[in-house]
Amino acid sequence: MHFQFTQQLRSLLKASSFWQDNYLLLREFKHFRKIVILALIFSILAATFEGVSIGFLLSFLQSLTSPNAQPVQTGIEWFDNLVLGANTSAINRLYRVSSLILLSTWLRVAFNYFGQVYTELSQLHFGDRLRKQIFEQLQSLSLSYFAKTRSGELINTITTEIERIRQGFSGAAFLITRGITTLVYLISMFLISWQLTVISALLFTLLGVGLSNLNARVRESSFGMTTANANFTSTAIEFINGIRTVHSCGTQEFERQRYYKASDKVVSTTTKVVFTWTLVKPIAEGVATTVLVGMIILAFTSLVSNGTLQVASLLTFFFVLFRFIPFVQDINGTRAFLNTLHGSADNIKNLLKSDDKNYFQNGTLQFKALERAINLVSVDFGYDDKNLVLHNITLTIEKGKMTALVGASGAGKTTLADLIPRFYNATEGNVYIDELDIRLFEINSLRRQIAVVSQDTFIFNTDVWQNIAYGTPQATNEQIQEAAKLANALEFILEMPEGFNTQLGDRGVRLSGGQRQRIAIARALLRNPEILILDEATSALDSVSERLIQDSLEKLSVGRTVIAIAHRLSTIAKADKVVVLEAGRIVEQGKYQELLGRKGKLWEYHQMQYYNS
Ligand SMILES: Nc1ncnc2c1ncn2[C@@H]1O[C@H](COP(=O)(O)OP(=O)(O)OP(=O)(O)O)[C@@H](O)[C@H]1O
Repeated sequence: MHFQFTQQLRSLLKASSFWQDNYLLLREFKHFRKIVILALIFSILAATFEGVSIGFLLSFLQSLTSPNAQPVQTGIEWFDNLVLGANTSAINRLYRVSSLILLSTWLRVAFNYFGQVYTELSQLHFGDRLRKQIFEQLQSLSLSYFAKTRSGELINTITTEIERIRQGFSGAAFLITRGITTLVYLISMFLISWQLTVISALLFTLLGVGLSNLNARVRESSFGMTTANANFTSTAIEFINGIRTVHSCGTQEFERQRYYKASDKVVSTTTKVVFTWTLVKPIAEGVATTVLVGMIILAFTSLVSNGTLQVASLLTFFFVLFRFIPFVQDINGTRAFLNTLHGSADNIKNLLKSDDKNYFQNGTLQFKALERAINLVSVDFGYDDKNLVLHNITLTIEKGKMTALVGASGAGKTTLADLIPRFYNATEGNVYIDELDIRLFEINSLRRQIAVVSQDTFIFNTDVWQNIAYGTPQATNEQIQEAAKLANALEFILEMPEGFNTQLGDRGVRLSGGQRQRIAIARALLRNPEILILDEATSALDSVSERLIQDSLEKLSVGRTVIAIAHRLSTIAKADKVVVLEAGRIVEQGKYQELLGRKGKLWEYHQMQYYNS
């Protein structure tokens, strides 16, 4: 029976459009439903005791105003006799009812406290779950998503928008508890005077309907506010990340205008929202007070004067109504606030929804070791549907050999290399590892055997130990030191104030380009990968750094399958195969000397680099 009811409730809930629209957010509740249930139970108890103390209040006022009148009774005989002392003296009843009011008030306060605590906890867990859900989403998306999305917008979603939705949860919980208390008040008022209650309820419902239009406007304007926030965060992050470029290009004024404009837009869109949503509460207050005054006059002129209502009942009724009015205002104000959150909710839902995104499809085959070769067969690739960056690439990368990729900037060398750790999938054609489609492999087992030493190696804001051991957490300090030594990094690490314990700052700002690259080489050495992708730095290093890096790269390459992207031809003269790319197509491949002999593209590059002609 209970099971059936829950099932029905569940299917009813699932069919509702609110559930469907907000499923991506609401599904998170299942992870902390016990806390939500406790919050609800305590809030209901607090509301109930609010009603109970009001019931006693009527008895209390009557004992004060008309001690000789028939005492207020519940109709439950044992309760009226034992608890309210119906047959005892007026003063005795007053003591009893005072004690009961105090007891129910303290209980209400205690339940209120726990209700609030559990509501806060629910809110906290809701934010936590959403943050983690977004992390899972970001990690499972294909890298192409990040090529299209501004990082500032994502950061805005994870921080600002989640925070707003978290507050929204509080608002919703507040709405529920206020709703329950309102119901208890309505029942109490109904018991005192149903006529006055019906009139009040009608008037307040009319008020709610009247405010709906305003709430719809709040909702509409919230979308603009969310877009402005996302744009501002992106602008701020780009400015901070690009601060060196801003200074060196002297574009402070340009950046100031961009930043100010984004910030002004936040102000103007939020102002629009503020003007509408703050209007709701004062309107509600004004109307409610008018209702109250009207009711008092009505009650005195009709109900009390003709004896339908006692003065004590009227006083209690208005006491309840007085407490009730701020609740109605709160409910309307919170409804308006919740409407300001539609933009934020949409923003999070858009990030979490799956039907418009490409996900990384993992394989199951464990990659153990490369036996023969990696083959690219008729591979086309484009970052978007319109423009292909690689055209019809057919290439064999043999085990244990060095394959060098050469070509002008933008020819597609890095893009081609990125297909090997499967950062991207080929748009057409296939990549095979020992004749098996690369998509069959469990990606981490494959990537564990590949190290990429690139131009933009990321240095984390931790110490040198952790930066070198990134991806190899089991490495011992001796192994890390040995890797640093082989990478020619030991000397400069030991010269830093705290040696291996030095914190490297955001994105490794405390390191020079050459030093950063040697940390990356040490990291790769420690991972001891079978396949190595070297993306040579385009920025010129001084000759000492260059020699040190070249030396450490040579040590790193011994006995591995190497794919080297080279700008300086001197670094690839020893390659087993040189592949020349032009505008995404292979125009030549073969041994270095062989290609020179053909006097083709490589020969042209060779002439340009060595003879500058
Ligand atoms: N994430 C990306 N999104 C869209 N287009 C990209 C992306 N990365 C590179 N491209 C484009 O793909 C083309 C090839 O770029 P790629 O970085 O592979 O060239 P490259 O030969 O390695 O150049 P360089 O020698 O300058 O590093 C370029 O036209 C570039 O604009």
